[in-house]
Amino acid sequence: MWRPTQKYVSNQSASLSSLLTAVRVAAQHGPTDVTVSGLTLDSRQAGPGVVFFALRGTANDGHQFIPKAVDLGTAVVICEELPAELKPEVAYVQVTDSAEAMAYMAAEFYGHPSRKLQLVGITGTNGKTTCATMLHKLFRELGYHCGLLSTVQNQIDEQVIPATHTTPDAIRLNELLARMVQASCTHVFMEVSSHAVVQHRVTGLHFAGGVFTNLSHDHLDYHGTFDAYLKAKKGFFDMLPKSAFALTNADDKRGPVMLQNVAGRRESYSMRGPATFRGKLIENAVHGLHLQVDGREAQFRLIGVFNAYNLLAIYGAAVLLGEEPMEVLTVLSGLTSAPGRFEPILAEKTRITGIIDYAHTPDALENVLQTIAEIRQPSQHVITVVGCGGNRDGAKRPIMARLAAELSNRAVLTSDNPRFEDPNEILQQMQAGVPAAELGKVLTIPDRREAIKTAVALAQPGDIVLVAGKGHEAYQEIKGVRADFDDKKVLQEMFNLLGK
Ligand SMILES: CC(=O)N[C@H]1[C@@H](OP(=O)(O)OP(=O)(O)OC[C@H]2O[C@@H](n3ccc(=O)[nH]c3=O)[C@H](O)[C@@H]2O)O[C@H](CO)[C@@H](O)[C@@H]1O[C@H](C)C(=O)N[C@@H](C)C(=O)N[C@H](CCC(=O)O)C(=O)O
Ligand SMILES: Nc1ncnc2c1ncn2[C@@H]1O[C@H](COP(=O)(O)OP(=O)(O)OP(=O)(O)O)[C@@H](O)[C@H]1O
Ligand SMILES: N[C@H](CCC[C@H](N)C(=O)O)C(=O)O
Ligand SMILES: [Mg+2]
Repeated sequence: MWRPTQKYVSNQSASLSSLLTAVRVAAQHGPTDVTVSGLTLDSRQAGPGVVFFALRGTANDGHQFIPKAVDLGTAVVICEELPAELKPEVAYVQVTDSAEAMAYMAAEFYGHPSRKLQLVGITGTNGKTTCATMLHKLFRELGYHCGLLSTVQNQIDEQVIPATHTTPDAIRLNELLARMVQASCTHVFMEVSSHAVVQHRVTGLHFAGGVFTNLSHDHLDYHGTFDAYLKAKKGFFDMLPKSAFALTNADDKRGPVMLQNVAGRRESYSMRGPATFRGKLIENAVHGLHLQVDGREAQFRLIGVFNAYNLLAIYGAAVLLGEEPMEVLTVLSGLTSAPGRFEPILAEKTRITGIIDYAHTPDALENVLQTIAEIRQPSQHVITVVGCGGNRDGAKRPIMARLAAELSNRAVLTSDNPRFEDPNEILQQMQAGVPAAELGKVLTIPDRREAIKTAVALAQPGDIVLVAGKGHEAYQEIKGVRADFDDKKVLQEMFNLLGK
């Protein structure tokens, strides 16, 4: 029996015809006078009053589940291809793209919450969570009610709502935005992943601004080519309205491309040349960054030149939203980063520094290791623990292993969410990237707990142990099952166990 879940059912209802106003309908069969009380993309959540969207996915074609949804009493089916058997009591609406139709209908169903908010989207390979989370913290400190949609978690002010994706699907997304409107939020900061753009998760939303961080190698398993990946990111900037700001990183090779032919106001940030918002590095030290931002000097708690870019993007977005620059800098200088992003843990007895970081792309790993190289003392050795995700872009694997070996004194290659792949095969692909001259530095230990233990055992007093790739994640996903696993807790446990 179908039971309403808080997930997809709102307490409001709407007529099917009103929901279809923004949708190009190719054909429609069955009743037209239908009252809709919920939306779903999963046949298992279909039921009376609910619209079922048949989406073509990567593993399944949602069209095959139409009979299942109808059996559960679904009122409306939105599909690209009509099923052979049409039930007279069900409304079937044929569209060219079910995902696109779902986005427009979800926005309509929830009353276009994005139009009632200052919604800012952040896209790019790395730095989205950092920027979105810190913008949320900044605007809270500035006294606003605001929302956050991020990889780590969603938030309405301080209330935490668990996140399953970096960018939720269009139904969940509009539902969350509607809840934010209800909670009197004025601003919402969200990550816009490339998957989200391609899958129309953000279609139909009204943005007050868009921010681009950077583009480097990731997700080529999904997008196929780097060009397609770039196009996905650019697709977000292309949907920004004239009233929105389009803020890009002028120092990234793809930064200027993002602004080509956009309707939004073109703005940029740079550490190197002319831009709307200019930064200059004064010092990158173990206690934080010292920067000059638009001619004003400020000290920040974040570490690493890559974070100087994140800080400039955050500062720029806040100023473009109308905040006073001096106040923004004052508050920003006191803020910490998102959980699991360059998060230090100190072993008390031996002064070994543990660093938990979410670097899961070659660019991120290189940046983090270079940052460590810049701030460490010559006597401090660096031991890196890293793995690569299963059922994700395999081309990253040899590159990340090479970087770990070349930029550390020792590297321990291990597992990071093998998912449905064989962990040993992932590790072999990683090992293949390690240059012969570096092989002596590298150990391979599939069990992540053992890998962290070994790294801690190898560390001498004062050394640095970087545990990369999982950051805030509190699980290890193996064959569809997520077992508890938290790098931060395991590292602390090993410091204690080994008397460090
Ligand atoms: C590759 C990808 O994006 N996959 C997403 C996609 O799943 P899929 O294409 O595999 O779906 P499918 O299993 O083929 O099913 C097709 C359709 O049939 C439906 N179905 C399926 C079974 C059933 O019994 N009944 C039914 O109706 C499904 O709900 C779906 O609508 O659609 C699903 C429903 O929205 C998503 O949950 C799923 O995210 C998966 C879990 C995922 O891991 N996505 C990752 C790669 C992702 O999206 N990552 C980005 C961030 C990346 C970054 O941060 O850089 C993100 O935004 O999170
Ligand atoms: N601006 C940046 N440039 C390069 N690397 C960065 C930048 N900001 C963060 N990183 C690195 O990338 C890692 C992930 O950062 P963050 O979580 O902010 O990115 P994200 O874009 O949200 O990632 P995801 O795609 O998983 O959502 C960090 O732990 C750090 O190693
Ligand atoms: N948003 C990224 C996170 C990767 C994190 C890493 N720990 C992994 O599992 O590969 C993804 O879904 O590809
Ligand atoms: Mg993220």
